[in-house]
Amino acid sequence: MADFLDIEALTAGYGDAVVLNGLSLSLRRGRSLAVLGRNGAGKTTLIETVMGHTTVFQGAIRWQGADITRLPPAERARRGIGWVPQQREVFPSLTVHEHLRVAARPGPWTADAVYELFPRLRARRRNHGGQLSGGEQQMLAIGRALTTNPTLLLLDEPMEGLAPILVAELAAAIGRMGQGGLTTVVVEQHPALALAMTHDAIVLERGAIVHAGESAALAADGPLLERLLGVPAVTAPNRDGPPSTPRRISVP
Ligand SMILES: Nc1ncnc2c1ncn2[C@@H]1O[C@H](COP(=O)(O)OP(=O)(O)OP(=O)(O)O)[C@@H](O)[C@H]1O
Repeated sequence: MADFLDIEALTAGYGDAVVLNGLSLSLRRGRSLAVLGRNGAGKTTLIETVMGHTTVFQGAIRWQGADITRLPPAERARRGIGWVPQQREVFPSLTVHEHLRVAARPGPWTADAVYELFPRLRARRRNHGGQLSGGEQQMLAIGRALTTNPTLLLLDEPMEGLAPILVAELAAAIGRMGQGGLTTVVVEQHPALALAMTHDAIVLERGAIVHAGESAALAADGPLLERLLGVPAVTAPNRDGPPSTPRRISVP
């Protein structure tokens, strides 16, 4: 047990359907985790279960020592678990700045800190959500989650559908969030990207963990990646740990 986030023999799904099958996982504070797996493996279901949006049939979720298995999503959020869903859920009629105030809680992640992380958002602060590009909406969704000052942030396919330049920008930002002390869990379709920005990785298959280890080791093992995910070897990540980032940018 890590006493941060502990998932114990969890069986969960939607309605009567079981998706996660006796899954156990311990997350350590300050260690970012990539959740990999083929389509339908249960990646999204895992983070939706941590947030309380699925049916839990068996097992338990402990957060900082407390059993949160039956707590409603809002209470989990209040206790410091942040979530950026795949759908982004940016409000078309609120401005960027309003998004960063609407759910804000005290802590280092103020609107200004978010603007420092995502300068594009500062330039767009008076624009409405509906006027933003897909990449800007994603940055805003992450920024809004950060302003709740979570201890753990769950990101569901944050790079999906973004142009390569924005993917690089977001990956660097997620790396900086980790350096600022936030623990992140990133669900990602592209192993190279996910492994380069995280400390540890798990691979899911049919709702169970079939591999767990350090991201760098998995990234360096082409045959294993091929077997687990059906992808050829990926570019090895930075050996010094999760992504190197420009030092001039400060984080809270
Ligand atoms: N709301 C839902 N109701 C019923 N079944 C669902 C629901 N969402 C997902 N599922 C099913 O749960 C299984 C796992 O889906 P999940 O979205 O967790 O996979 P994933 O690994 O995130 O895949 P992808 O990479 O395609 O998003 C799939 O069989 C899917 O059809």
